[in-house]
Amino acid sequence: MIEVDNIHKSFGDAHVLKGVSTCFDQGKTNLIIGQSGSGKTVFLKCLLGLFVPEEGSISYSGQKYSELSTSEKRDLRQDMGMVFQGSALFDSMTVEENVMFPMDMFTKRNMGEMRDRVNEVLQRVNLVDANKKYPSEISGGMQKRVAIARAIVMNPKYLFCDEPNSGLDPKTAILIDNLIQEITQEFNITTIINTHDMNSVMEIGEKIIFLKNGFKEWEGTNKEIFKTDNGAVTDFVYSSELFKKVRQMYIEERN
Ligand SMILES: Nc1ncnc2c1ncn2[C@@H]1O[C@H](COP(=O)(O)OP(=O)(O)OP(=O)(O)O)[C@@H](O)[C@H]1O
Repeated sequence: MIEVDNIHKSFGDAHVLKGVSTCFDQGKTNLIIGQSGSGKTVFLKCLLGLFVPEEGSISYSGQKYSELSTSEKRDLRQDMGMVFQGSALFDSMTVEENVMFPMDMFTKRNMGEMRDRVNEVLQRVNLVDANKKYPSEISGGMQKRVAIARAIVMNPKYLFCDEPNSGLDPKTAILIDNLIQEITQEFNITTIINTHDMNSVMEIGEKIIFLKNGFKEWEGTNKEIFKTDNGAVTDFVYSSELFKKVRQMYIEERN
């Protein structure tokens, strides 16, 4: 669980996060949405410990980040997996070497143990027979699977995903969303996803935080987002005619 209490983050005169408080539960897919420039990436970087808020606190499983020692912060970092936008795989490394990288960096496991673990996670993300391939030899969807395998290879407690299905076709995007949700539930991870994808919001938004101009404008589930009459949320989420109709049908079905 990650608890965020009234965090503020500024860059010079630009006050980007303006007192955001929320809570991200374990075993749930938590989504951060909002318009471009609303502060989603800055928020994610605060959660990753890459930016330190000037005010407020972030607690991981009950422990405030600001009260952790240097070695506790290092341990916490190893409990965090990250799926970057565009996968961010190392082009000169094979799939196996990419997934092995965090273990090679942070553990003293021998090659046999690392290979076993790599095979385990590659199987979990349904990627077989790709160990010796290079990123350029596999599809974008497969690259995402490799990025997810690499993010979970160290058994993280927290999984952060920045636009995990950007650049994927709609069908592959849904498969990747579902995979992230399954892994989250199976390994009881606290997962936080930064997304622009409204399909993801509807499909896997067990908790959704809507940021607007650095404030948390709304939070709720994918069921609640259909019913909300918060104008800022409906303007943003239901900006397309298609989504407006879907919402209308959902409301009528339930009346
Ligand atoms: N390192 C930084 N230094 C100065 N300003 C920054 C920095 N990082 C972000 N900002 C500013 O913070 C604001 C919010 O940016 P952020 O990247 O969090 O938006 P976002 O919601 O993720 O947008 P997008 O959806 O386009 O990625 C922007 O005005 C941006 O210019």
